Amino acid sequence: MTVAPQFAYRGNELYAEDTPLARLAQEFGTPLYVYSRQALREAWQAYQHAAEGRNVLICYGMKANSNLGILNEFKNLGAGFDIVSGGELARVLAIGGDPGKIVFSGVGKQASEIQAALQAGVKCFNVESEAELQRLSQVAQAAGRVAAVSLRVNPDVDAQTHPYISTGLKQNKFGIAIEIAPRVYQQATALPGIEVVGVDCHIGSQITETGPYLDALDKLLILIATLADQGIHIKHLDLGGGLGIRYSDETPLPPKTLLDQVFQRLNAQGLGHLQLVLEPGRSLVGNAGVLLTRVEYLKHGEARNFAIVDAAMNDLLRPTLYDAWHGVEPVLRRDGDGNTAQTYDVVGPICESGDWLARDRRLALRQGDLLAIMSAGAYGFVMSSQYNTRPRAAEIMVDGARSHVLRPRETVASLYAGESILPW
Ligand SMILES: Cc1ncc(COP(=O)(O)O)c(C=O)c1O
Ligand SMILES: N[C@@H](CCCC[NH3+])C(=O)O
Repeated sequence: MTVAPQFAYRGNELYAEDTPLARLAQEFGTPLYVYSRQALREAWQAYQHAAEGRNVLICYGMKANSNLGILNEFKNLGAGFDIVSGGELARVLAIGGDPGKIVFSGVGKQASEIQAALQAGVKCFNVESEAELQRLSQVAQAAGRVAAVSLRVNPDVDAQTHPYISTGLKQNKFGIAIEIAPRVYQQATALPGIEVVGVDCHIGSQITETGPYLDALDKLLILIATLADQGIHIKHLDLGGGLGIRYSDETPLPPKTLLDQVFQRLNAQGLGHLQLVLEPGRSLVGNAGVLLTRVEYLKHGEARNFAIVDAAMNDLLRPTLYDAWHGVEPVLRRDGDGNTAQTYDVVGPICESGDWLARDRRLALRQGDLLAIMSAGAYGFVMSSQYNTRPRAAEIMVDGARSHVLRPRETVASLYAGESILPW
């Protein structure tokens, strides 16, 4: 059993939907990112089901996977987008996404990025500091435009997740401390070129409990009431992204469970009219992708056994960056061929001891075998690099028995194209 139904064994062979992964590896080479269109749709449907009959806008947190082919699927399903850079804005515009459904988050928005977003007509800027608010006002005024604004409030709640991906604590760089938010909102209403439209927070990622969300919501509801007393009436509440997925044995929180509880609280406060914005990333794409890799060498030692594969930390950074656990499945199971399982560290060819993808896995392996690194659809390719002059992997989308190259493998020559040597 794998964690995603679209990546399942038929006999001893692992498929993506109706497509054998071994065939894709043969056709496109490895390392290779493979996404399932059906898995994207099912993840989306869980949000749609939760939103039914409610005023909810789902803005895909596209930092999780920003390939145009993925964005286009979500656009067609009706998604808006949560962006964090001018680059991400350009991607959404490139696929004809509706700027009126874009929220712009991020602590370090540059003036040029703000200008581009104003020009495009984004729905809202999620402002993360007083200094940013000042800059936004200046840039909007100069452009003769009005910037719709939510303050991203830091509610100081513990998201009970990995410290590196927790964002809603006082010590994190994100957002404006909730204690000073009423004053900053007052300031915002007085600034030219600014229109206050919402309240925003995002407390962290890979969250599997409702508790942290509801703790944050309770604090935001007090803030919204305080703002109303000040004569500031917002139109939308953005609770960010953060819903977790199953990597191994986690029990993910269904979007409906969360939204039922959120709307119960909103209705109880007479705030059922507010639009709810969500910015899910990982939960829409994480289990819709795998990273295919081939075993180059097996190295059996006294202390450890290593399966040296052709994917590396430059392709999938999460294990070494967060100590993250990803499932590793053989693409062809070798049941009963006499090759017994041993415990391996699955490592890449990069010159770093931190270059590992999985540790202590029982696998029956031979040189040349294919492995699928599971749950790699989110924060996989997007966090990849070209370290050691390794071309970045190709990305493929599977739709039933069909497959399409969303991004070809980079060539070595393209990695140094544009570099130059001193002419003297
Ligand atoms: C502001 C903001 N919104 C949305 C997301 C998406 O989060 P996730 O992938 O956990 O759903 C992130 C990343 O954590 C974020 O920083
Ligand atoms: N990149 C992280 C999550 C950070 C989310 C971005 N705010 C991960 O791979 O889990």
